[in-house]
Amino acid sequence: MDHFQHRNGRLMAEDVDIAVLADAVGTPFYCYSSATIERHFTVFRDAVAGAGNAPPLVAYAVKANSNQAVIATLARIGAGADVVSLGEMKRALAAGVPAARIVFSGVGKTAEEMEAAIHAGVFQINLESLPEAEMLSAVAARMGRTVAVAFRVNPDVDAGTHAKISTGKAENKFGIPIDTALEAFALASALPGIDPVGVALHIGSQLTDLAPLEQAFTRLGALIAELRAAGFTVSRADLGGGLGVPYAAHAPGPPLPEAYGAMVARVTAGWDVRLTFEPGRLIVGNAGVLVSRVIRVKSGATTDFVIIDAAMNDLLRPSLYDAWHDIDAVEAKPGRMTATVVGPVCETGDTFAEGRDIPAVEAGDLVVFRTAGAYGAAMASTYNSRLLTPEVMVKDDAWALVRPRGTIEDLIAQDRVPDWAR
Ligand SMILES: Cc1ncc(COP(=O)(O)O)c(C=O)c1O
Repeated sequence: MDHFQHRNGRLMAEDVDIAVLADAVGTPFYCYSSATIERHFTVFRDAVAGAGNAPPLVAYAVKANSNQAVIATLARIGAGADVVSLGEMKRALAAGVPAARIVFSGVGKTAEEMEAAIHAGVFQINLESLPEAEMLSAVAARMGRTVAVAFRVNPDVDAGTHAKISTGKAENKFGIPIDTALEAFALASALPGIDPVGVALHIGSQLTDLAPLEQAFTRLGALIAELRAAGFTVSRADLGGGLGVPYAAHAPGPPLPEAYGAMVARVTAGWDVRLTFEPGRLIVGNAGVLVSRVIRVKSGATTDFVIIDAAMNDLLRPSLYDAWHDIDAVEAKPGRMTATVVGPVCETGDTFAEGRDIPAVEAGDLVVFRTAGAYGAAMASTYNSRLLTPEVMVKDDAWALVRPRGTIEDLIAQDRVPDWAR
């Protein structure tokens, strides 16, 4: 359930008319609903509340949507943050997430990032290799500090999602092979500055089936037992994120958070650990739409093209993963058409939908891509010297421009031209 619904033929974001926003802000732009963000966080937190030996840490994966207003909305209602770079950590702290609720993940943390995370006092750093454990130990010892760490294990489970966002197969770069975890704990326990307190995993994103998750969690449970039998203390387990969201209204959606929570409670019963979760897409996916205006409709030799003012630089998912986003008209009119919906960028890959049945539109009409709140603005670029997509957030009948459109002059001024290039 989201808060972008037609009322009297006009698409509303909560109580704000999207056509009015488009006139005020210009297109394209992202529009987020704070009510949807809060609802999804609350639903997820409630769904997993009973699992583990203490209230779980729900650490929002900032990568999904790193706008300060989004993070602050979540921080205000108790969310933690899962961050994968110094930039994301600074964003989370600036938005009001306490360091004690921040998990620092990522396969390529630098010494600078480690030092900053330790300095901030994060809840946990998730390690993904033995060399990384050694580097963190050296950094922490030099600072005279000890930091809690979890080893992210690679359980070699096929998450059944798109290959580019599948992270739990043995051949993927993520985590340590699960059968080397005992060795990793032994090494980490002997090193100064790091305190191995737990295990972690994350097998992929946009998962539409609970079975691979259950299989991975079951392997993690066996590992916890094995580690304890070898004399190690395991007090935490981080189950990652990955639960999918519905992208197409006409197709059955992925399992709901309630089903996920019930599975987690069943599989983790008896683990006697505090759990962490790192949901990203689930929290913000359906909380955002990308609003765009039709520039013109053009008849090609084999298909009609609807050329809109949003492009692959604004929403990369269709180009990168052949991802589906439902397309809707902002002002409902009668009639439908079959069209290929494209942006102005000079690549054939700048295609949002091929031969899609969409509401009939003409030049000047507004369209939205639904379920664009996650990995939309966060993956935007200035390719073709297009400006970064502005972002708007609504709350009831109020709205705010939470990231203004820059200017091309600012973009030009960021570059430096040495004398010898003139
Ligand atoms: C380590 C880690 N945690 C959490 C997430 C968030 O995933 P999702 O947005 O699928 O919930 C990701 C991205 O897939 C990730 O790499």
